[in-house]
Amino acid sequence: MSAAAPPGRVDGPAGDGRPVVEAVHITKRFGSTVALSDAGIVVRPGETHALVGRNGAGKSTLVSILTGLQAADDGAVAFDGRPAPPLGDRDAWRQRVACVYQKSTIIPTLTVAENLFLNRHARGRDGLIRWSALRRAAERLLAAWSVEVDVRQPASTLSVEQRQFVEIARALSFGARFIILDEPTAQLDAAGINRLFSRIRDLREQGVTFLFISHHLQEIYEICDQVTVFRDARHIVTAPVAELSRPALVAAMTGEDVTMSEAGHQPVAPDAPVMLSVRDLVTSSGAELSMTARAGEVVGIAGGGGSGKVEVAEAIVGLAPRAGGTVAVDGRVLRPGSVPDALDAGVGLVPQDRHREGLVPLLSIAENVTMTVPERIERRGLISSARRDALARDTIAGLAIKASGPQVPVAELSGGNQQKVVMGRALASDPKLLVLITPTAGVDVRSKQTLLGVVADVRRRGTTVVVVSDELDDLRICDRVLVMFQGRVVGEMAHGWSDNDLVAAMEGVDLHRV
Ligand SMILES: Nc1ncnc2c1ncn2[C@@H]1O[C@H](COP(=O)(O)OP(=O)(O)OP(=O)(O)O)[C@@H](O)[C@H]1O
Repeated sequence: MSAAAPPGRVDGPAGDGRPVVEAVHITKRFGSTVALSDAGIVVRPGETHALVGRNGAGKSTLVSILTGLQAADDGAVAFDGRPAPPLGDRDAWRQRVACVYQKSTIIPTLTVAENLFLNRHARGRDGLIRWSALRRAAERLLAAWSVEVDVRQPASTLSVEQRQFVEIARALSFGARFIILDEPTAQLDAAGINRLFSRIRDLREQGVTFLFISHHLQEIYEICDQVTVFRDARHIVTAPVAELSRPALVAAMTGEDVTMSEAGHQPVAPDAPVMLSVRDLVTSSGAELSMTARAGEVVGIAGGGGSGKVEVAEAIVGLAPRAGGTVAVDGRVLRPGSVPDALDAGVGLVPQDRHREGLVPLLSIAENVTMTVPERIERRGLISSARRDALARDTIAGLAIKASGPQVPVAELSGGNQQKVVMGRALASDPKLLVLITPTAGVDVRSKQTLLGVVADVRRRGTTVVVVSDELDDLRICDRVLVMFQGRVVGEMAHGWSDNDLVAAMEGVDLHRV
């Protein structure tokens, strides 16, 4: 293990293969923010190497430098012992490295085949694109990497899992044998994660090297052999996964010991008034839900991919249309498909996709946090920027958002810190009902505690909270959890459930019936 090893002398496993990539003494500043400070990483051939760190530690910045999207202010990157190509030579970069991001880089309106051969279409002597040759080449490429996808289908119809496999195959077709996976499991269910991991293992056998970024530490123990930890822009440690215990890994990430505690769970008062009432709700995809929740109650809606949990939640808050049913908050019936009506009725919302429904990236933290509460920042009919900044400063402090101040554009924040801004905005209206859809996706272990701590605070003030997730830590804080499977609620579990029982129920298995 190399605690705080100086970059350039980061220990790797014994072996004489030149590093697939070696980044040394990397420093990168954005204005006054130091995103990377004399940091580095060495990844050796055939490894699956984890890169972990808290939100804002510098992981994405390193990825952008390793993939040639940004230049470091200082330091050097080498592939296979040779200096990295000039930034403008995109083809040369593509032959060395690719990153599969959480957000797709595939063009949805083009077919899979067109995406695979974008700008390198086979053309005949007449200069026209040879569509059948293109399709055959795409089929050969996917078959070579065992990706079972119809190349004629529009990319928009791919599942997240298929899209990732197609992007990996595309990277390999450029010749890259080093692939960065940036939170690849964030949108996959348990079965999808298993398939991805077995694909990673297969490709590793075939000589592909991976850099794997994830906030799910158990995944790192399952699939990675080396781990590098960044904290506050610096390289902290690189070690074989087997030699770093989970507490030691968390300590390296946070600089302190963190344990998820759920001590002091206070059950909701049985006579508390009903705050949310959902009757015979049917979503456009046919998922169904009836439920009530009391003031101060925290109710989980759990389920794997395809369970309908996100659809029902989106239908409750108006993000998605309903095919039937009624939703009432504190006795007020909500207009179907209307988010503004839900907000007006006292709903605070953390949507699943912060990129699409959550934030306006070019606006500041202050503007985003106060967007839905103009009345709280008005003074004599005018927006008071002092009030706005004060509210945003409270949010930054309360949620420990890593930013230099309320004026920082949200686009400049790391992913986990953007998620905290979304939470801050949901809380700004002092909601009666808080609906959190996969609230800790992409959030580090310490920030998770902060976000889930918020739930404990607001419930004490009488806010009803609905937590929609398949993350056990998110669900542990709930008074009860409704488990959905294939569009129906198949069970309800009281606080204190066992992990095995909940996971089995989410997979549609009733352990007690076997
Ligand atoms: N374009 C930018 N302009 C200004 N600051 C930036 C920019 N990109 C990143 N930063 C800052 O650099 C620091 C490192 O951010 P980075 O996105 O690399 O973190 P991360 O480890 O990937 O975090 P997360 O796990 O939340 O995605 C953060 O403080 C972030 O606010």
